[in-house]
Order: sequence, then structure tokens, then C-alpha cells
Amino acid sequence: MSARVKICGLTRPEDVDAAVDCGADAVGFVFYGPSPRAVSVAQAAELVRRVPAFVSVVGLFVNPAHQEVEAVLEKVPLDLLQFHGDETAAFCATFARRWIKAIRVREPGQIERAFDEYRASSGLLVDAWDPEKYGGTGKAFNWDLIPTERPLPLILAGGLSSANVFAAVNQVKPWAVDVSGGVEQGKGIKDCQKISYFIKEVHRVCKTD
Ligand SMILES: O=C(O)c1ccccc1N[C@@H]1O[C@H](COP(=O)(O)O)[C@@H](O)[C@H]1O
Repeated sequence: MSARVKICGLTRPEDVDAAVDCGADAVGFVFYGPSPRAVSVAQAAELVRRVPAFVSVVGLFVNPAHQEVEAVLEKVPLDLLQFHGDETAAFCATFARRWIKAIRVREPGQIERAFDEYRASSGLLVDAWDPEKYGGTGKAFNWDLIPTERPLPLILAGGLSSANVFAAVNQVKPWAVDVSGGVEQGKGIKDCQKISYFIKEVHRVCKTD
């Protein structure tokens, strides 16, 4: 078994370096104003310059206007778009870029329906539902709701940390895991030790299979 790791919500050069040095497969930048992890286009363009070949750069959006995404793409070389709001599949597909769709899980059957609705995506990200926030809540959800039959790569997110990621990967066997709050020392400020432990735990479970 192998699971890739995305470290999301990076705001500082040293955190980008730590994620890359520890072996992250992808790094994420949040283009969503209300988030404490939000970065400006100029800031993201600078941070992305530190990311070497073969590490994917992901841009996270929540219900953006079309022009907003285009404006980011003009300046920031994103490999993948992550839509974390209520975007339709038709909207997500209007950019000349691969994309993944995040859903916030709260009931049985929801993931199966999303696999169908977002079948043109490059992966389905499953996160915890929250009444007030679109994501980055640090909350986990019931992994038993995740089906074993998956027509798309499944990316597990929501309240992951080095304390639970071994169990998560062992049970769910996702294509990848995505973490933000679980590797932070404060909102938007990553902790390089926590990033290192997190990635080591993912690699450890992958070795045991
Ligand atoms: O990080 C944010 O602030 C954020 C804001 C709005 C939507 C998504 C956001 N982050 C994503 O949420 C999941 C889970 O995060 P956490 O590990 O529970 O903190 C993850 O995909 C983040 O990239």
C-alpha cells in the first residue's frame, strides 16, 4: 500500500521547505479570504518558486468567481485546483487545469453520489462537515462512511495528525491524505517537527502492508 501526502495551508517559505524536505508529494495554498491560511497571489507566486519538480502545487478555492481562479492561474503555476465549496462539476471543469473536488461528509451515501457527480475530476477529497466552515476545521468524521469501491482516487482529510494518521491510512487505504491544522503550531504557521512526524507515520503504515 502507498498513500501520498499533501500538506495544505502553507504561508511561510520555511514551511514550504519543511514540507518538501520531509517528503510531501503535494503542497497546498489557500486562496480563500476568510481562512487564516489565505495567501495573496503575489505571496503564493513567491512561495511556489521554492517547490521543486515532482512535487505538485495545489490551489485551494471556495466558491470562487471564474475570473478569480483565472487571475491566480495567470501568476501562479498551479498543477491542480482544489474546489472546497459548493462548486458544480461543470464549473470545476472550465479551467485548463486538472482539479479535485472536496466534499464535507455528514451522511451515508453522500460519497457514492459525489463519485458520480464529480467523475470528471482527478480525485475526490473527503473532509468533515461543519455547520459554519467549509474546511480546515481540524475535525475528523466517521471513516466507516467511506466506501471501499472507488471509481476515483480518494483523498482523506479532516482532523488528521501524527496521532491518528496511521489508523486512518490503515483503515481507509486512501490514495492520499491531506492535512492542515494537524501540522500547525498556530493558524497558518506550520510546525516542521509535526510535518516530519506526520509524513513518517504515513510511510510507516505503508511499509507494514
Ligand atoms: O485550511 C483552511 O483554512 C480551509 C478553509 C476552507 C476550506 C478548506 C480549508 N482547508 C482544508 O480542509 C481540509 C481539512 O483541514 P484540517 O487538516 O482538518 O485542518 C484540508 O483539505 C485543508 O486543505
